[in-house]
This record gives sequence, C-alpha cells and structure tokens, in this order.
Amino acid sequence: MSEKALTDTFPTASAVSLFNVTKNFTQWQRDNSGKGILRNLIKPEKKVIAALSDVAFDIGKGEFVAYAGPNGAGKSTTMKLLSGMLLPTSGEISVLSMSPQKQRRELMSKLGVLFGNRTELWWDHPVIQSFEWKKVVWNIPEPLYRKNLAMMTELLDIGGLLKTFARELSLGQRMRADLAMMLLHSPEIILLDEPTLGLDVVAKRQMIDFLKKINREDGVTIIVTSHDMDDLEEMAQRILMIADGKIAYDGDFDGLRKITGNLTRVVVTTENGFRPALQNAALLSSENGVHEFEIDLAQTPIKTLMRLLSEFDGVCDVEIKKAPIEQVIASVYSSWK
Ligand SMILES: Nc1ncnc2c1ncn2[C@@H]1O[C@H](COP(=O)(O)OP(=O)(O)OP(=O)(O)O)[C@@H](O)[C@H]1O
Repeated sequence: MSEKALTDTFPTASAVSLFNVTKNFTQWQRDNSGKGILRNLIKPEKKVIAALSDVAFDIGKGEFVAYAGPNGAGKSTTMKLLSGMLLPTSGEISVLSMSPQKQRRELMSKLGVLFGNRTELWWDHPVIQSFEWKKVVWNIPEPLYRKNLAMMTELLDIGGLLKTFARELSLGQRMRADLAMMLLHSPEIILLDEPTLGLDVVAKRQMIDFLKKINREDGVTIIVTSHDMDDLEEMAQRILMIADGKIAYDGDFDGLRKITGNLTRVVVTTENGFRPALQNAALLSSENGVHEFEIDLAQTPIKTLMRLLSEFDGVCDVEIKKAPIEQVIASVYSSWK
C-alpha cells in the first residue's frame, strides 16, 4: 500500500491501526532420537503457527492501552510488528500514519520500544555513554537531549547510575536506565513489553508513576504488555486482550469484570463472633469477626445484598470491593481454555 493510501485508510488521530493482520511462523520440529534425526534429514517436519490471525484494532493518540493475554497469545509478536521488527504475513499496519515496515527509519524517530527482557545499553560502558551514542546516531538536537536527560535523571532517579557500567546495574536500575534512553528523543508513542518484569515494589512504583505522568502530561501514547494485571489496571484506561492470535476483548477493566458475572468481594464485620449466612455467596475467609464473601452481583444485586445484611443484628460494618482483576483474568483465561 502506498504512503498516501495508508493515510487515506487510517484516520490521522489514530496512533496505531491494524487491519486484518495475520502473522504466521514456521516452526521446524526436531526429534533427536536416532530414527528422528534420519527422518528429519529426509523429510523435515514443520508446524505453521498463526501467532496473529486477522487481527484488527485501532488506538487513538494519547491513549494508554494494556495489551494482555496468556503465554504464547501473540503479544510480543504484535509489538515487533508495530515497531517494524517483523513483517506481517498479510494485512496492513499503520503507526502514526506510517508503515512500520516501509517507513521504519522515519517512524523510529517518533517511536520508543522497550522489551523488558532486553537492553539497548552498551553492556561494557557507563550508562551515559549509551545515552551520548544515541544522541549522535539519532541526531537528537543538543538542547532537547539536555532537557530530556535532566528530566529523566530526576523523575527516574538515575543520577547515581550514569557513570556505572550497564553490566553492573541491578535489574530495576537497568530497566530505569533503558526507559530513560528510550525516551531521549521524545517519542510520541511508546511500546513496552513487560516493563515491570522482575521489579521490586519501589522500582515498579517509580516506573508506573512515571509512565502515567508522561501519558497524562505529555500526551504520549502508551501500549504496554504485562502478566501483572494489577499493574495494567493501575496504568491503563483500556485493555485489549488477545488469545490464540485473536482479539478476545477490547474495553475497560470493569467491562471485563462484568463478563465474568460481576464478581464482587463483600467484607462484613460482626460482633460477638456472629457469622452471617449469605445466600449465593462463597465465604472466602472468616477471622476475628471479619468475614469476606464473594458474590455475583449479576445474581444478587446490591439492593438485595443490603436488604439481606440489614436483617442481621450483629453486623457493624460492610465493605464492598471490586473483585481483584487477577482473579477476573484467571477466570477469563480458564473459560477460553
Ligand atoms: N520467531 C519465532 N519463530 C517461530 N515461532 C514464533 C516466533 N516468535 C513467536 N513464535 C510463536 O508465536 C506465538 C506467539 O508468540 P508471542 O511471543 O507473540 O507470545 P506472547 O503473547 O508474547 O507470549 P508470552 O506471554 O509467553 O511472552 C507462540 O506460539 C510462539 O511460539
């Protein structure tokens, strides 16, 4: 598709668009037994995997989108397609009205990519040297580089790491340095594949707060994958879920909860060791007069629940909480299986 046709097909307010994208991989099957080696030589066995089949979605500029799915669902493949590292088998992809495959160079000046399990830092050099290298190779104007470096140093707390060799950094320090380097050229869109992988609570907090800030204040479009659903819910407004290479859900987190029947946690505090028996509710824990139930609001609406609870004399407090998103996702994944 030509550049013009691409802009005609995808609206300019769109940051990312996928139109019927399929990506197949060929996996050669190997059997190392004696007979297997011979068989492989005569007739190699191959398996074709549809990592993405006919995927279509659109992400607007300024959105913060979580991209989730079980292992092998196709998340990293999508990220690689969006950054031009892979070619789709069929279909069209547009990122900022550009084709990642045909206009990769141009696109990279507006895109930032971070794979949590990989580093772009020079292993045997101080962190600052990788930053300086990027400034030169990417042609980042000196004032912009200085401004971004100062901002990143402060917000990501990397001042003390700049003169340290990348190989001597801890995982959390390395991730922060990688994130800073990725942002030195002020990308409009950033793709993050498992950015919180292996981070401790403090490092994770820093990373999440920072991402929320640049999305909110600078309008940076962010697409993030993670297996930590609590992290995703905290960061993103929208969740796109992929299963077996197909989009299985696109909406907000509360909508996802509704799919699983709107499960809700109710914590009832009672006096005198009294334990209320609630119909259609599963008792999750009961300790020192605090009883936690799980109920399905689709089955027992809030009004009914409150009426039932008001009938008990010993109830002194009631707290209603959303079901943890991890549990909702686990239930969605098992229903898919
Ligand atoms: N380079 C490759 N060659 C062959 N098959 C591949 C390749 N990369 C990915 N695949 C296959 O494509 C499918 C999707 O893989 P992908 O890495 O996109 O999944 P994912 O959702 O990121 O999974 P995870 O959560 O485990 O990281 C898998 O079945 C995987 O085996």
